Amino acid sequence: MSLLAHVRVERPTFTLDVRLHADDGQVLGVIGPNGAGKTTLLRGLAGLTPTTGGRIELNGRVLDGVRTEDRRIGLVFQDYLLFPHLSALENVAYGPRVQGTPKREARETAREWLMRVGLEDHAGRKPGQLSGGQSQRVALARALATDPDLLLLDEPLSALDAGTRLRLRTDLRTHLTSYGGPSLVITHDPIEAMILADRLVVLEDGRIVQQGSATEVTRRPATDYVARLVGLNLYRGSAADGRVAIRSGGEFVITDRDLSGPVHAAVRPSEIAVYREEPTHGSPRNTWRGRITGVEALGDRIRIAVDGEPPALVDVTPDALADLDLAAGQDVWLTAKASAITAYPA
Ligand SMILES: Nc1ncnc2c1ncn2[C@@H]1O[C@H](COP(=O)(O)OP(=O)(O)OP(=O)(O)O)[C@@H](O)[C@H]1O
Repeated sequence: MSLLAHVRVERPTFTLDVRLHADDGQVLGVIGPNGAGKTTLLRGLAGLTPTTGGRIELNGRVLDGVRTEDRRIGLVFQDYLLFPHLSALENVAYGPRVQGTPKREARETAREWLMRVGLEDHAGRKPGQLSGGQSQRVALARALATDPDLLLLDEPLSALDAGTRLRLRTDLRTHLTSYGGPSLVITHDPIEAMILADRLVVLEDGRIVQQGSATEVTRRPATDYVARLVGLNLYRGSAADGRVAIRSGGEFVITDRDLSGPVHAAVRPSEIAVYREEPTHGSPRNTWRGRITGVEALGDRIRIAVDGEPPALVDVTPDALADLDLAAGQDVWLTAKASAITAYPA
């Protein structure tokens, strides 16, 4: 059971031409710059935007020409699109009702889904009486209640404030994993994509420029855009007591003291500072030594590769490069704030 799609959408000024494959239980994270065609791809798959070529196959069924409501696809949009006049329960029951499920049974299914997303106490509330995070969970429950063969999510967390987004991100990952079918998630945030997705698909100008696991894409970015976006330092390790012991050597102090067990830790190259001398300051920082192995221009900044425990990519401005007189072979000190390290269960 899987999604096998070639989606083509031709517009006067833009052409999307994408081939995708996703197995059951697999989460694809679709990332790319503004206007790359991410939403067009999702809308094409859903039948909301007419495709002008290609072929979409879902579990062996050809979807081309099939109406959106008959595609067995669950949709979650950025702004949720809940019916304002219906309660949370009725919103979730709506899908099964449209599919012909009797009212009682549809409400039963809806209640079950609200329970799974932790909102059984909010069943009677209208969307206007729900927070952003609660609305997001209702929207997810509504999509899942139809037992879809494919789940499509367009920036599902982007309307939330930072704190809520952080909490819901892990929940969403759990729901996507237990859902069982293939899913596609559009996001602007590479860290979010890495947390939510098993495989990243990078779209640029209507085409896939790269796809692979987070580690593959991070290690060998195919374009400048990918390098900037996902040029993340990504480490595997084990967390306990507010620290991550990195598998390949080294340790990070992190802000999340409750995290424990196998984790990934991600740090943006721009969040690491480089010094020639050992820095001395009191704030909760991670400081470690390394040796520069490479210096590379990347658009308007310079990316430095440093070998150490752990190794790291560091972005500096051309001015900083000149001021510090940095070059391959030099020994340097690196620092990163605990808050700059995103650690999440592996
Ligand atoms: N309804 C439309 N009619 C004509 N052109 C459109 C329409 N919707 C989008 N486009 C164009 O198609 C291209 C792809 O847009 P799309 O919204 O799919 O990109 P995106 O990757 O989702 O961007 P963003 O990250 O900004 O949401 C853009 O050039 C956009 O201007």
